[in-house]
Amino acid sequence: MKLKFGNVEENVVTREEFPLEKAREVLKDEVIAVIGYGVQGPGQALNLKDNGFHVIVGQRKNSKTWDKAVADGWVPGETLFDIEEACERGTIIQFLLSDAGQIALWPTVKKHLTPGKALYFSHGFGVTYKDKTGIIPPADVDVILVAPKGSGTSLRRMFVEGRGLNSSYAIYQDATGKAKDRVIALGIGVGSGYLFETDFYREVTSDLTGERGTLMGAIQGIFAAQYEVLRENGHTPSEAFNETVEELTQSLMPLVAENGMDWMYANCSTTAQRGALDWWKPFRDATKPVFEALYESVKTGKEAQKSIDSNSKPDYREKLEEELKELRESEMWQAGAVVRQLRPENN
Ligand SMILES: NC(=O)C1=CN([C@@H]2O[C@H](COP(=O)(O)OP(=O)(O)OC[C@H]3O[C@@H](n4cnc5c(N)ncnc54)[C@H](O)[C@@H]3O)[C@@H](O)[C@H]2O)C=CC1
Ligand SMILES: CC(=O)[C@](C)(O)C(=O)O
Ligand SMILES: [Mg+2]
Ligand SMILES: [Mg+2]
Repeated sequence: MKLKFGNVEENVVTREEFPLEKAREVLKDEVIAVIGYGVQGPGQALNLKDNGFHVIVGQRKNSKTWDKAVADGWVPGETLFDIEEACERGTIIQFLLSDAGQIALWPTVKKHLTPGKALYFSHGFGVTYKDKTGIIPPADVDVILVAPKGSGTSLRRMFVEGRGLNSSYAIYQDATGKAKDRVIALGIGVGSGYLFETDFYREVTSDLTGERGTLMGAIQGIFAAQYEVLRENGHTPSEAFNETVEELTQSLMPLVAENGMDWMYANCSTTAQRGALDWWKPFRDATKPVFEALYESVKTGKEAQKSIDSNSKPDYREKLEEELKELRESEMWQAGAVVRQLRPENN
């Protein structure tokens, strides 16, 4: 249906207009092969299975993620196969290896993309940057995308709670005339709250920006900046962490999620409201040049290349873990670990 967001009309799909029963009917003859069992793989595969779809998982044998799949109830030789066999059996191949991992496995997947099958992504990365990834799908298959706007871990947790994460959807190629029905049915099947329309280019450029920006990169940056200023001015780690992170995640962000920023402000003191209304524009003005540089780096493909170069190295996980360890061991997040333990629900 069409909905107005501000003054812009967009196409969205809700569970009311495309109920689960309809999704099951659309996909009743499909075998959905989820390739990759990292973060999105488990969330999407388990939600699809619980929603009654015919799902199999393809993963490297003798790997931690193969063991994780077995622990989650996937049965070797029945619903769990090596990547090649899962691709052969699947009529819809959900390519949920890491974006760098997709490059190495593309020749294997491509071999089994026979006419009429569907190739499904949760990120527009592989196809948009095909000159870097080599991922050029054959013309006689559907190429579709459902990108959950959140972690696969949250996708699963919210599904189990009866909620849903929103997802974007896109059609890159409709070889069968069924691509729209397939992509919407899969979007509902993996547990999306509602689906909004995009295309592969807009999905990947917005997603690469968001994860480097307010969702992950920029938020760590402003947390660190404020924490350091408070500590340099004599505030204790506990006070600095509470004033920078804990109050935001525990009290204020839930209010924003519930009813918007103005409502969160209105539920704070008038002293805080005055201050926040005076200061948000200077922060916007100071950071907008950084966001413009970020988007330029995304748009020119530099961010994609950096990701491919680093995450294709054999020791990419160890390198990422080293940097995550540095974050975890910083004073701010060490203070956070203690504060979390002090939460009433953890005592
Ligand atoms: N992490 C998330 O929650 C989200 C991920 N996405 C997209 O979903 C897709 C999957 O993402 P994640 O689950 O985070 O992937 P991931 O980084 O967890 O990797 C998934 C699996 O790929 C395997 N893998 C990596 N390199 C490989 C290689 N060279 N050969 C064989 N297997 C390899 C890993 O062992 C892992 O089991 C990506 O396109 C990602 O951009 C989209 C939305 C959110
Ligand atoms: C969780 C999500 O949406 C991200 C940040 O885009 C990702 O994990 O790639
Ligand atoms: Mg994302
Ligand atoms: Mg992403």
